[in-house]
Amino acid sequence: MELSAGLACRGLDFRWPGKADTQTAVLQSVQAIFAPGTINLITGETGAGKSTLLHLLAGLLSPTAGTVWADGQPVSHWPAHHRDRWRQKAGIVFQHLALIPDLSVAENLLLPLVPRNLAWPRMQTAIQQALEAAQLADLADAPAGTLSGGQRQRVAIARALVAAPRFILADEPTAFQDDRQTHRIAMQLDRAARRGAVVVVCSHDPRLRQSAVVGHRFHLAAGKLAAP
Ligand SMILES: Nc1ncnc2c1ncn2[C@@H]1O[C@H](COP(=O)(O)OP(=O)(O)OP(=O)(O)O)[C@@H](O)[C@H]1O
Repeated sequence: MELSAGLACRGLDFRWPGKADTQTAVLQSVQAIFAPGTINLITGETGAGKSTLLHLLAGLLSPTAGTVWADGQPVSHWPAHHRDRWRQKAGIVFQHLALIPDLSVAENLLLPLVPRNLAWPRMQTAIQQALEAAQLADLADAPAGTLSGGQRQRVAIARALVAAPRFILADEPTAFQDDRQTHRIAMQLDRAARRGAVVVVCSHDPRLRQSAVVGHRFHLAAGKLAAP
């Protein structure tokens, strides 16, 4: 299970602090392997624990028991500051988007590039390409907080992809999108997987469930992750 490449979890339990009994365990003995070059879709009813699992995979929460492995490293056992550094390899689309509303769209996209120490022209090229892929080039200078919900969600996706991260973790990335934009986002994720990224998406969206780009499907129910 300790994959030398990709993301994996073994025996993952999670319960929120203060909710000690097993009845309230959000995740129980979750086992999964998410290999490089694949799109992995996790479905589950509202409240099933999809966002919690994504936060555990991102190292933003610590499991009550079990381990998250990333490229063979037990990242969930690392201290928080090591996990923070590791997370620079991840592009995360949060359900609540977490954009900085007063910064422009382009400035939001600049943020994940800064730690990479790239030359300024390379950063500008990466931002321009991400804006075009998200059909946001006309809005580059607009404050992110002034955009529509669907536009802001596409900024969050562009920000997650702009630095070509090794791991892409996306929570309901198409919730506010029409069919055409949903298809474009599926294609963006597919391109990322084809360059070798590990992609994990949590979603209720039937359009993604039916998408041919999804390689592996999982369903989360009663704390257990299984093939649907
Ligand atoms: N900060 C928190 N403190 C305590 N309990 C929480 C917290 N966040 C979520 N929960 C609980 O954890 C459980 C799983 O929530 P989670 O958000 O992971 O589900 P989800 O499958 O992503 O739901 P949705 O599809 O509605 O986004 C729920 O019972 C929720 O009430």
